[in-house]
Amino acid sequence: MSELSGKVQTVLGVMDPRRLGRTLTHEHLTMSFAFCYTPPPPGQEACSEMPMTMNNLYWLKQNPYSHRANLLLNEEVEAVKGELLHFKEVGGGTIVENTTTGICRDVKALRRLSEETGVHIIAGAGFYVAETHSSETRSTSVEKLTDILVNEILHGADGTDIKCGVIGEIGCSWPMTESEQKVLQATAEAQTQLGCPVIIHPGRNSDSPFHIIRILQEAGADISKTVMSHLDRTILERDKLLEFAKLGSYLEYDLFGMELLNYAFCPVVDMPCDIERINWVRFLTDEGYGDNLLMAHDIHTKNRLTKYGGHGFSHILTNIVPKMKQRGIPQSAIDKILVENPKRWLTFK
Ligand SMILES: CCC(=O)NCCS(=O)(=O)O
Repeated sequence: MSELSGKVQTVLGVMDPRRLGRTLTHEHLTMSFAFCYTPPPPGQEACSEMPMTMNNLYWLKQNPYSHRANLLLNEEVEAVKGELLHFKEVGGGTIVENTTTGICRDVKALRRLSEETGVHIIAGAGFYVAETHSSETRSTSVEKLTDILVNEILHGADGTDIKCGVIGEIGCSWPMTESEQKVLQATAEAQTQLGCPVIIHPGRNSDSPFHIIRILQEAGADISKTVMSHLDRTILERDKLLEFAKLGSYLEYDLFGMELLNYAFCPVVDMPCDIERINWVRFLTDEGYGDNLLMAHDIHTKNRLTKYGGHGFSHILTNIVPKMKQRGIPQSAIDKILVENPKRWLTFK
């Protein structure tokens, strides 16, 4: 049992889990997604450099990864601060900040944001997808990777004394790389030592979440303290989703607010709209998985901030929750998703 047992760990220190309140379990407050730049559709090349003005907002919404400046959320810390103050005003309590090594984690900015807004922020330990792994990370042993993860939780991340409170989002591609597999094995080992929460970014294939859970299980992980993110773009068949749900992880619908005609990273996938996400949440609730569900926006580009005409960090509380109620999802089920399940997940064993 670790010294953190029964507690949660925010960027300001150890805390009683009852103070978390309504929690978004998968967000980014400052990060860079520059490595994911995707050229615009043919004939629209000039759009990738255009200013982010009113006339261009719809194009940005449809092509978020084809505009270089849009990928630099780390340039908007002041705008994010305003959003967090609003999130608190509308009843928000905590944000789990999933930025890991490889996409410009900035734990000092997270601590400042928490101090200045009163929103509890929990930082993520570990590594994003292999494309962002350094050559050093790729050649590091599972044992050494485990030490890095444990150190980020017990002592602090990126040379600071600011400690992470979850492992993840741990990035996995499809097919998975050797380096990603080692990070997953290290995640399982660190989780065994610390009893900490884990959150995973699966590859863009419906077999990826199953493959990840198998690797984690074989390495001794506690699947009941593990979140599978981005199910909205990953498993789009009911039977397969139920098969996955049986494995016992948390099931996260975390792309609320993202409505796209063309999903550039995986064009065969039709990205669901928010109403469809609500229907998936309702389906899983009706099937008995209400204790496993989590919801978030996974904001990772500028255009999703209200400063750029986006939905912002308060979208779920302000717009989605009322719609869920209108569609017959009871308040008790919503409280589980936004309060009880995050609290159980984030509390160290
Ligand atoms: C770093 C943010 C992130 O990974 N978001 C997920 C995007 S997607 O894979 O669902 O397109």
